[in-house]
Amino acid sequence: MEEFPCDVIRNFSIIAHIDHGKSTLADRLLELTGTIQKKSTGTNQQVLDKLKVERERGITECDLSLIAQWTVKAQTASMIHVANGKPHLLNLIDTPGHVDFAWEVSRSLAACQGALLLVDATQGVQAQSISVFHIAKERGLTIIPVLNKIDLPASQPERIAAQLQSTFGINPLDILQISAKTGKGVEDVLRAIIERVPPPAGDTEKPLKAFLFDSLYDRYRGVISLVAIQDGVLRKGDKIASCHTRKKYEVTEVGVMHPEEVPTSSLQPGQVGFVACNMKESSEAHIGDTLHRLGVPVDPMPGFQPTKAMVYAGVFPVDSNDFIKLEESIKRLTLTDRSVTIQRESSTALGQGCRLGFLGTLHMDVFRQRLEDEYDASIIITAPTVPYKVVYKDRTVLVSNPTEFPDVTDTSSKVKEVQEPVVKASIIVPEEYLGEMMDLCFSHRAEDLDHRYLDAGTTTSARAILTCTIPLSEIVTDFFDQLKSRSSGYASFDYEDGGYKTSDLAKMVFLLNGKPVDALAIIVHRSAQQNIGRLWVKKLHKVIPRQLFEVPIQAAVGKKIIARETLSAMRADVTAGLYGGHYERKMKHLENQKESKRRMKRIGSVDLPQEAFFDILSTKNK
Ligand SMILES: Nc1nc2c(ncn2[C@@H]2O[C@H](COP(=O)(O)OP(=O)(O)OP(=O)(O)O)[C@@H](O)[C@H]2O)c(=O)[nH]1
Repeated sequence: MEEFPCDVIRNFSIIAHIDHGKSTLADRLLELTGTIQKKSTGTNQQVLDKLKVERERGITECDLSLIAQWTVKAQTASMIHVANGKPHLLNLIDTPGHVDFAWEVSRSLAACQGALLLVDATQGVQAQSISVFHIAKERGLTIIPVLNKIDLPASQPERIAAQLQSTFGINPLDILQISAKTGKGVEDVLRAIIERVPPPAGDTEKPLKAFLFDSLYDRYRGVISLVAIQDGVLRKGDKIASCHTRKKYEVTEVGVMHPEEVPTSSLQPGQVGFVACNMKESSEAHIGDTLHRLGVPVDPMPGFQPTKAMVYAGVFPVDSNDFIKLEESIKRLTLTDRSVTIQRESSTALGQGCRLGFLGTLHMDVFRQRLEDEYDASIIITAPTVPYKVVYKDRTVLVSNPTEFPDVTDTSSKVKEVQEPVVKASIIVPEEYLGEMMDLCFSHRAEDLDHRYLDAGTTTSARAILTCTIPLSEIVTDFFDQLKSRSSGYASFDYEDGGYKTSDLAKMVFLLNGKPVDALAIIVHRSAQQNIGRLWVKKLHKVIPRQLFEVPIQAAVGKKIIARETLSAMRADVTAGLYGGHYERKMKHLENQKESKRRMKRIGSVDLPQEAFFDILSTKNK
């Protein structure tokens, strides 16, 4: 590794909207540099087929490819390529492709000096092309624009080049045109990386400073961290520590991804590689953390934030005896998924369970699917909630479980206001769907709606970009599904954190026979109380089995009942055994039945099987 000083190193990423060909181009680059053998089919598809994540929730092919990326080894790889008579070390650093992982995209880009902005020449700029472009720009990276799929007859390189110019201010002369599939133009990409991307800076003499930008989990060796060496040299046997957790480790192995792990004697400044150091759990490898030599502290890389869960849900076993098994399964899964947070939770209705925090709803769905698939776990997952801020006179409390949400309608609760997380969303659609998309946004409490056209001056099928601020809670339910179906699949969507906003929210509880069911509580905006209340009592009415007595099903906000349905009693035919004629005896039996039902109603609690929860919550989550 000593043969590769900074001036012959290039660290770069491929940034693209999902499906624009990132993996295909990465494969071509690896083949062209002799890092991997040319293969006839991509491996991605096999991974996708293996992970049968439900398609019904609008998880499209694109999202599936994210899942593949995210559950299999990251595609960070080092290649050696000879240019101008000198071997160069090119490090391709992988970035996740989905909005749920925007924070991680930003961290992986911090390990690069350049980025290939890959845009499909048949599709043009999409929502994620814009968001990743801005992240790369903010980080000061050199951007190499590349139009892909020019082999397709439907490709329109000139038009898309004009789009790149008008959207990003890119000079059309800088744009490369390639087909990652056939390999056409890919040599030019390698040349551009070497010529345009600046080499990293770094000093061998300075104390060790390694930037942790990704991690993998190996069943035998534990966590493998991917690092970019800023300064100093990292060797096997070194004693190191983390700036964030302050934990100490001894390096058992260093090396590069070529594309498999290849051990090396050291990692030098500017280089990118892996380090194994007996980290036991993925949660120890904080993306964005800085590693230093033990006893020689350095300034950590700026902008570090621990992972922030944005969607929470309770997970309970269908059979409450299975809790220990479920908890064990969850813990084993989180070994390979550093972004899930876990806390124990107990519910009167559902028993013991875990409250899990996810980066987004897709993340949640993938986790659930993996839990069900890999551990054969029959689980009930409660409706997703976002973290709300409840502001009291003297303190602010973050609430991520509706059962802990105070009754804001009660003036003695001393709640000053409630705030909810919002996101800045952008949607790109052909203009004929613009009205439909605006409607969708308005019905999800969007504000500051704005739009402009992407293809200024073109007459055929112009596309518009719609931007708005929207509460996160509105997009964690069915927003994505509706977006796809109401735009016939054409809309692309992305969002970024928009902070917190004061909002008129309250807790809605559902009462069965006058008793609240904790696991069903939800936080609802005032404008939606009536609709949601009515909808859910109807749904409950459908799934709850009839009891021996009449059961009122009510939705309430504070003391106010918003909606009600009545589940009529099951009527046992107590007169069945009587032969005709005996009118008084028949009446006596019926009177007895009435009386015992009256008593039962008074003392009786509703027998609600776990399956009913499963039914209601699995539809509620959609
Ligand atoms: N015709 C044609 N198809 C391409 C080209 N590049 C990629 N594709 C196809 O486009 C689809 C998406 O390609 P991927 O490389 O998986 O794109 P990606 O979604 O950005 O990659 P991930 O990072 O895995 O999500 C695949 O079916 C590829 O075969 C190209 O240059 N021409």
